[in-house]
Amino acid sequence: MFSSLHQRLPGASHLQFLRHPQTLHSARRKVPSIYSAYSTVPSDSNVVNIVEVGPRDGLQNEKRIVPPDVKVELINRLGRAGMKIIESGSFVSPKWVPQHGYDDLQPTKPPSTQMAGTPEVLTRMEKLPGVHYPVLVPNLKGLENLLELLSNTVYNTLTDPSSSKPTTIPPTDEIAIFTSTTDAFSLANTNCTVSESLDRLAIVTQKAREKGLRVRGYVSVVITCPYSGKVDNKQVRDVSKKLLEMGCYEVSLGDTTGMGTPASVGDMLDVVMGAVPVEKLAGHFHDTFGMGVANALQALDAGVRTLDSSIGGLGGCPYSPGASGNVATEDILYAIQGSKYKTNGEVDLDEMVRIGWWISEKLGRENASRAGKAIKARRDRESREDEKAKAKL
Ligand SMILES: CC(C)(COP(=O)([O-])OP(=O)([O-])OC[C@H]1O[C@@H](n2cnc3c(N)ncnc32)[C@H](O)[C@@H]1OP(=O)([O-])[O-])[C@@H](O)C(=O)NCCC(=O)NCCSC(=O)C[C@@](C)(O)CC(=O)[O-]
Repeated sequence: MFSSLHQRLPGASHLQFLRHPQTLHSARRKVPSIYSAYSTVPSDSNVVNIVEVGPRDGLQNEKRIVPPDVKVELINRLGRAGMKIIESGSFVSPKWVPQHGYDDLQPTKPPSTQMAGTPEVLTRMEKLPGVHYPVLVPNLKGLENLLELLSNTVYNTLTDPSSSKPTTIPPTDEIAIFTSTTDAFSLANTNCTVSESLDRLAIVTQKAREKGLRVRGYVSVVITCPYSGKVDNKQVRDVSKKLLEMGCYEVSLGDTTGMGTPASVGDMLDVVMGAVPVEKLAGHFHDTFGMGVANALQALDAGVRTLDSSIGGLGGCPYSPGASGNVATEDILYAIQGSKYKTNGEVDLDEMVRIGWWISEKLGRENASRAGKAIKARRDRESREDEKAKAKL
């Protein structure tokens, strides 16, 4: 697949770009069924798990504070549209997710940070049966803050439509920890080297698991680091292996800068899969160079069955200057419809398109989903034609 793309672009010009941030079948609505979105999908299955990262990765880099009301509505709508795993926020240090120091709407208020409202969001959002709401946790302090919230939260009780017993659902049952392949990125993102971060995360993972939480691991900059250039695939392999050994159930491979191509992603996966079962891997592609969907398809072709994506293509890491958002969920859904793949549970693409437009408008940003734009344009055209037809009657 994509063999014609086996040509590499010179890294130096990419890095230049990244150092200058300025250059920068419709489905039925249904009640989600109780089932585990966490079951490992075998690589010979055609089922694809999609992890919606919009409310976390998507919003963490927004310049204006997104009010908890909007985040709650976003998460609720994504769940109702059929998303089974929705990353809902993070327990990182407020000092490290810069809010860029201003809020146009309330300039006199001291700067806050985008993810500071996560506890409020977790307690207020809908917890749908069969839907999981992981949160990002960087260290023990973040885990302790989450555990305190969990111990103080009166879980909402929803009734499983397929059972006569009420189901009590905690706000979350999973954390995501994160490290990277290079010391330069790790220092910028978490103030420690890769090896130091792995030592810290092993303790966080152990404690989280003792408390009954599942732990997912992220490895950032699996293709190119914005600070130290092309990444050695063996480093991706070794860090992924360590995350699994410490107890992560899955490792999500982050092309943080979005500079990967199907060729480089394929090469990287070949090396990582030499030491790590492909069932334990997920693909997390940013769309800076428009390669997100192609890279995701390449990962599926290699046997990966979990993809991270973000509604409306929202997102970006504060420590990856110049990189754009994640590949849009609508684009991934559009790409796999009619293919041999299907999503883990039905997702309402039309509704996802509406959500993508709604959140983009709320944030005052361009909708980055190509499928989202095209589907809306078609819908608008059709409704204009309907209006004209009605007017003629
Ligand atoms: C890891 C640290 C905390 C180290 O940061 P540090 O400064 O070394 O931490 P520290 O332990 O020295 O603490 C400094 C201060 O922060 C507080 N603090 C410390 N920890 C917490 C916490 N959890 N929650 C709340 N407060 C915290 C701590 O209490 C102290 O407060 P003070 O005494 O000065 O008042 C910091 O670097 C950090 O939070 N980094 C996260 C940055 C971030 O959110 N990046 C984006 C997410 S990663 C990403 O987007 C990539 C990914 C996952 O999507 C995949 C991909 O695309 O590549």
